[in-house]
Amino acid sequence: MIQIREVTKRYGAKTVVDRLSFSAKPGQVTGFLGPNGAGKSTTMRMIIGLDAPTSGDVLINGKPYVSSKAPLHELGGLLDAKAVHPGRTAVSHLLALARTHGIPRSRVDEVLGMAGLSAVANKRVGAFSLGMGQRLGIAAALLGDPAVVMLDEPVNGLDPEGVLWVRNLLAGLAAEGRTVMLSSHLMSEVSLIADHLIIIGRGKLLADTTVAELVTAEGVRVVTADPDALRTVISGPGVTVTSTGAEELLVSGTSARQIGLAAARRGIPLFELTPQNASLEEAFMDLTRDAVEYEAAR
Ligand SMILES: Nc1ncnc2c1ncn2[C@@H]1O[C@H](COP(=O)(O)OP(=O)(O)OP(=O)(O)O)[C@@H](O)[C@H]1O
Repeated sequence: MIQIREVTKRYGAKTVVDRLSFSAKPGQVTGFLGPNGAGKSTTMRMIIGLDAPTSGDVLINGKPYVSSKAPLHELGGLLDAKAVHPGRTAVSHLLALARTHGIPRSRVDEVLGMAGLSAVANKRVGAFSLGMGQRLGIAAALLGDPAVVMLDEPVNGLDPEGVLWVRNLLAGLAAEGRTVMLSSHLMSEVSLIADHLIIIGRGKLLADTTVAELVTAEGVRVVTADPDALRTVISGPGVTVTSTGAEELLVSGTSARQIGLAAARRGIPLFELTPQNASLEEAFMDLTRDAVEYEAAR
């Protein structure tokens, strides 16, 4: 479990994280989203104890991470896959980490295998591609068999097979009852992996939600032979009907089922009856519109 309580982080006069509160729970994949510069990496650095909050508390399994005696077993994190000495081999990098916790060599081989890196275990990390570096970072995060796994942009640089691997890996870790949190600025990617979504903008919480809740119904598109007659039979309190074409209506405030039943009772032919949902990308952009710091000129 990761608990963030009223956390604020200031760098000089700039407030980068602003009274942020949320939890990432065991057994779930939590997606941590926000536009560039929203404060995701800063929050993740505070979770892993690389930065201290200006105020507020960050708890991992009920305790501050820095107080943990065996941190690799509490929380496995990937913040920057390039933060590895380029002259080391993959296996020597993992062995060095393993030795700090008395983790056996067999576990190093196991995580190299899980990450698909067994064949390049003795290659120098400096010669690794971006995707291989990401895989090594994820292998390092899993080394201590941690209860909490937190990954910053884990699919960055991975090929389609790698993206699928991360997706299945994270789903499997959550199914084992672990807390899994990953950040991204790509809604489409996170929606395929995460059950729970935390969305921030300019350091503030914008939404603590699920994918299903975020895609709110926008109305029902109806194509009919007699739009005027249909408009009369479905109108009522709270129902809005907009004409969007010669035979087309956009109806909100009632369901596709009610519209279909009303049309059938009056014998009005319908050619189409389609609930309209905002796409996830649209919902994300609507939420974060006022919080985008770095935006192209329009
Ligand atoms: N050490 C620091 N000193 C001063 N400002 C900082 C520092 N670290 C981060 N910032 C500022 O904090 C803001 C949030 O940065 P952060 O890297 O946390 O955002 P992010 O959501 O991870 O963005 P991205 O998706 O681009 O990685 C940015 O405006 C950044 O310039």
